[in-house]
Amino acid sequence: MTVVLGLAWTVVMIVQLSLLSSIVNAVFMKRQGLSQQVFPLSLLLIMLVVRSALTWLREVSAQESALRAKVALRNYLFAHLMALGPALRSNARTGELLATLSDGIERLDAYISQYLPQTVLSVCIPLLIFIYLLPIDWISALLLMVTAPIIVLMMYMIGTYTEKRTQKQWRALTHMSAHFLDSIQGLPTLKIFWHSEEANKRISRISQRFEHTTMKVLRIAFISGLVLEFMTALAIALIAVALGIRLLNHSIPFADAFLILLLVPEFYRPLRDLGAHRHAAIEGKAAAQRISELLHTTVPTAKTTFTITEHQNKPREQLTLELTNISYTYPQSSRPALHGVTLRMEANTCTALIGSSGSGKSTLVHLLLRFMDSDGGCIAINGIPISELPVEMWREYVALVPQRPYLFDTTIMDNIRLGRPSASAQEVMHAAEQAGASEFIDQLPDGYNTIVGERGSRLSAGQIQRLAIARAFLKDAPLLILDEPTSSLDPISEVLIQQAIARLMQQRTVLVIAHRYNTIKQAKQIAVLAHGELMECGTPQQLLARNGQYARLVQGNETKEAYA
Ligand SMILES: Nc1ncnc2c1ncn2[C@@H]1O[C@H](COP(=O)(O)OP(=O)(O)OP(=O)(O)O)[C@@H](O)[C@H]1O
Repeated sequence: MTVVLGLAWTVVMIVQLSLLSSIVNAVFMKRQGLSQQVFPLSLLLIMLVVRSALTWLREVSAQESALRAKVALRNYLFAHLMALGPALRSNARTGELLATLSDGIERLDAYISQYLPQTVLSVCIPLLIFIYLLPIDWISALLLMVTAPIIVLMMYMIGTYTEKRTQKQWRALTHMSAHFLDSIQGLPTLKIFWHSEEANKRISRISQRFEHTTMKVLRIAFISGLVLEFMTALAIALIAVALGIRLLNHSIPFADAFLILLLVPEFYRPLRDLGAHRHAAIEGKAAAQRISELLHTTVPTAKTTFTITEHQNKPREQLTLELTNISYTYPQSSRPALHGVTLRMEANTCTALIGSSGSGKSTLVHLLLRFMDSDGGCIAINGIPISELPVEMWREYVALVPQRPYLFDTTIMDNIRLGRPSASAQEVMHAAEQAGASEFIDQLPDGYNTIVGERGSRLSAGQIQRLAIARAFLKDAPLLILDEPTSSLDPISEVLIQQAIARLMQQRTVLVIAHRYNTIKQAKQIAVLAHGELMECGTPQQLLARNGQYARLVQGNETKEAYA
């Protein structure tokens, strides 16, 4: 649309300049009175109005299409990041992603709304003018065609040089954003360890690097603008001199020469505009490259062959979970995080998963949540491999209470409702009651409408935990995955949470990453992971009698502290 409007604008401009040259010729050369030029003058006026309207329409259309493209891209990119889940964390910093999602997509604006249509117009408009001029004066047309490629070649060379520097500038900007976010999030740690001064110095170093690369890019942009202006001025002067000589020799009529002089700057204008947009466009391209990299990161799951009719016995209430020979290696890793894990969890029983740090507990949970698919083996519920169920459908059957629940900066009501977005206020309140959270919520001045702050900063760790349990109550899923908090809570919170969890566990198949001895010994079975392998599995009594790793963990002094 922008290109079509641009071409229409060019046709109107050619008509307008032809009218102008014929009026000037009639009035000044043929000495005709203005009264004889009423019709061409009115036409000229109409063309002026039409040209202004087309300019306005072109701008609006370019902005609108850029806006639509940006909204679509932002939604698409966000959906892709959601699908990538934890797989993304290993190769991207949050601040960098934030810069790409906000600033990066904004930078695409100039690229989409200005540069892309301008590249088409900078070929079509000069070509139109050339075709129009050729029958009028082939010498000027030829001169235009010789000078234009030289200007294009210069632009290309400068552009290639600038592009590398702009890529560097974009990387410096995203690095700076990532560092700012990291420092702001770690502000209390920096303060406590008296490292805020060192952090200031680092930020200032990174800012200076960004300033340095930006100045370099701006310098090149300024010089390239200057060279382009000079080259086009030179080309126009060359054609003007050639016209002047021929006018003196009377080898070209004044009207034609005047029209050519008016049209020549218009011939070069699209190229100059292209040069002017090029700097912004290169910035947009640098951002586009990172966006494209993100979009090309393969989503590590979502292979689904399921259709509802295929599995009429799809899981409902009772879930028996069976892991057979599960293995998983992270893309950037050479060592498997899980290897040959086989585990059966009977319906409505609790399995405690234990193991030292790095043994593969979270990886197992991520596989169960289908943030990624296992490299080998099978996870099945009631005999159906979960890889055959649509991901979203499978997640309907799972509730998660993580070790550090994430609360969004919105009301308590909305945060709990995340468990089931369609739930009524009464259902949310009932879930909060079951989670032992209603008492503290009722004491807050705004009750369920209290805004919790970023990550729940206005609530205590115990209160956050209870809201996460309320979410799980509201979801009421048959499979519950629970990662016990390791940080110690005050005794009252501890008791309340233990009671709420005990209620939540009833009538569900539960997998708990357990850190407390109390939880472990109450589980129906215990699975011990070490270095990604399932070392032993059985009831607490069986494992104690076996006198293996679990028995050593319980009896050993270190572990008594850990599980106290
Ligand atoms: N995104 C990742 N990319 C590469 N390797 C990873 C990634 N996440 C985890 N790992 C590796 O996989 C192994 C298992 O990690 P996992 O997080 O599952 O252990 P964990 O038992 O949950 O540890 P913790 O109790 O400390 O949370 C570790 O060696 C870890 O370094």
